[in-house]
Amino acid sequence: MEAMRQLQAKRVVIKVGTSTLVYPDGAINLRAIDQLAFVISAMRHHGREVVLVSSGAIGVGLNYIGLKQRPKAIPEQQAIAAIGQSELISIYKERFAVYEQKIGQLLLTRDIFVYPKSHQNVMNTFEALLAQNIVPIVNENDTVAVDELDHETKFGDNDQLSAVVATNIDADLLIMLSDIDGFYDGNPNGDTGATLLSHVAKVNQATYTLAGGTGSRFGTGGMVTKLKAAERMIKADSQMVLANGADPTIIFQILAGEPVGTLFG
Ligand SMILES: Nc1ncnc2c1ncn2[C@@H]1O[C@H](COP(=O)(O)OP(=O)(O)O)[C@@H](O)[C@H]1O
Ligand SMILES: N[C@@H](CCC(=O)OP(=O)(O)O)C(=O)O
Repeated sequence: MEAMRQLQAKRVVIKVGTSTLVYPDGAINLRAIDQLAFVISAMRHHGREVVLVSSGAIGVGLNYIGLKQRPKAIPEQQAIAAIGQSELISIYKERFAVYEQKIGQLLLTRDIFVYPKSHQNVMNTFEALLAQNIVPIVNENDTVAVDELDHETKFGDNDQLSAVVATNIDADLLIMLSDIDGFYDGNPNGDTGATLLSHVAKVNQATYTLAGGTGSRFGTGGMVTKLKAAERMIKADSQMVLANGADPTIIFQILAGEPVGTLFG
């Protein structure tokens, strides 16, 4: 049996991918959202500070307007994100309210981490929300994010956004929930012999060669962006656990130090 893990987890960032929030047929996974609200509210009551980075604007938006596929054109994608984000946050608000937990919404672009005053204001907002026991829920501001000339505002994926947020607010731990049990030594979506790695101490070029692309129709990052997030966390002397979000109460097991998923760092 594998040893229990020793994790620092006073300040925790949780990232949930579209695959955790939206079923493969496009329907919204309300059970997962409800469990997230339950787990995060319980964590708050145990004195932990929690930030949720949630994807799902596009996935929820597609469901809301009855589309099965993400359109190719950027303006349409941005319109769907606008529709989906407001729906997503109202679902979160309703589910967190069941546990008497208040939330706040932060829609971020990459440039706020470049401009010192913007950066300071965002950090102040995080600190003020956490001090008032409010759970910040973060997503990329998809409707304004672009990459043009010297105006680059796009993260493009929430895996890296979650690690940037986590390192900027000095979080001890990033918990990344996806549709897979952890990091394998090959893409399990095709390589049936791939085995789960319980601990990855360092992320280097050899680690990247084991990573493949996204598994779901709605997700964007795939494993490469998760490894980039892990690399960023390790460089900041923090840790990341990648685990399956099919049942978000797995977060309790992670916090208890049980060897589930993959620990990076
Ligand atoms: N080495 C690997 N280990 C685990 N999963 C991998 C690996 N390489 C590629 N993948 C794929 O990455 C997917 C998770 O990324 P993604 O679809 O972007 O999820 P999310 O929506 O949670 O961000 C998995 O379902 C799997 O198909
Ligand atoms: N900002 C986008 C999420 C992009 C993204 O990184 O998605 P995912 O790979 O599911 O975490 C949205 O809310 O749809």
